[in-house]
Amino acid sequence: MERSQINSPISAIMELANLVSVPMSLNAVIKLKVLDTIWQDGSNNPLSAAEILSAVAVGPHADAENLQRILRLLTSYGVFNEHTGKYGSERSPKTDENGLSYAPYILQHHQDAIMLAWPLVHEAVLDPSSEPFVKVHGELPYSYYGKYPEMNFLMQKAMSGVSVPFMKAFLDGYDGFQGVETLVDVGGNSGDCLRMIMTKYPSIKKGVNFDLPEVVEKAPRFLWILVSWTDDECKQILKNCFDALPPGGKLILCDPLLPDRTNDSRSSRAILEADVFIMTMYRTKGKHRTEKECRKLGLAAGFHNLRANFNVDHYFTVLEFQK
Ligand SMILES: C[S@@+](CC[C@H](N)C(=O)[O-])C[C@H]1O[C@@H](n2cnc3c(N)ncnc32)[C@H](O)[C@@H]1O
Repeated sequence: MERSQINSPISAIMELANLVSVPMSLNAVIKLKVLDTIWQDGSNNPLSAAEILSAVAVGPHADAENLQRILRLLTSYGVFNEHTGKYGSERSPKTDENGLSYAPYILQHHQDAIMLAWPLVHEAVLDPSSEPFVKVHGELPYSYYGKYPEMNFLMQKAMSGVSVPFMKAFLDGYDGFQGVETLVDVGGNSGDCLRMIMTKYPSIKKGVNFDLPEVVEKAPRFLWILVSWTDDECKQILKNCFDALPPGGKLILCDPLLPDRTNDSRSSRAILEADVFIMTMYRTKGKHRTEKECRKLGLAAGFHNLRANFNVDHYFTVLEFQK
């Protein structure tokens, strides 16, 4: 076996020590429009680093060797595949016909305002009374984004890029909106999910996108939301929903749920990573929860009936509470 293929404990720790290179390289290829270039004809067309650079016309000083270093790293994570010096990718940069993609989510999570809070993760342990993001910026992310139109816009693009493909898959297999006449999307952001649901279910006569004023204002005209709030705040949100619902009304919660036991699968890691992100940026005591913990919060708000648990993809789980 080649030395480079040996997974020793030392290489494992060295991998972790430099892991930050991976998301930052992903960020770089998005900024350099590498995937869009490989897919410019609508299909996967592998190119060398030099060909990519000449196609994106980045100027005379761009360095193909350095781009290749980045592409090699991401190839080792399966983002690209390499054959005789050309890099391709099976992943189209766009996830739907309207040009949505996961790229804004990646850019959103690595913008300067977010990156500045990362060195303070340990302070969320030492003093959870203030979020690392708040220590750096003096306020929580949602009010901070609200002041900067470009951040607000990126947040909306990021949410739509992740939520729309999920919602498409969800609506294919879920019929819980049948007969619903009024639907409130709490934290509905761009309104894309609400629009998709209402398009599929014309019986819904009234749809309300309940979000912050600066978000709704920019929305082009469910709930992936509990993660950003503490247990007490979640109880209050759920209680408000419970009080607003008529008997028999439903609360449909779409959240990434923590596995009961820690494991090293990609889906578990994705959720555990996002959990630390929430702790650092949104709320030190906001968190991803297990199904049991969500059930408990629902019970505390008065929902005695957890009707179903739908596993639509490996990231989001849908819990349906009924009043
Ligand atoms: C993680 S995003 C979920 C977006 C959307 N549900 C989706 O799946 O695309 C959380 C949303 O909660 C909204 N939000 C934050 N604080 C809020 C508040 N106090 N009242 C209403 N919405 C709020 C944010 O603006 C954001 O759009």
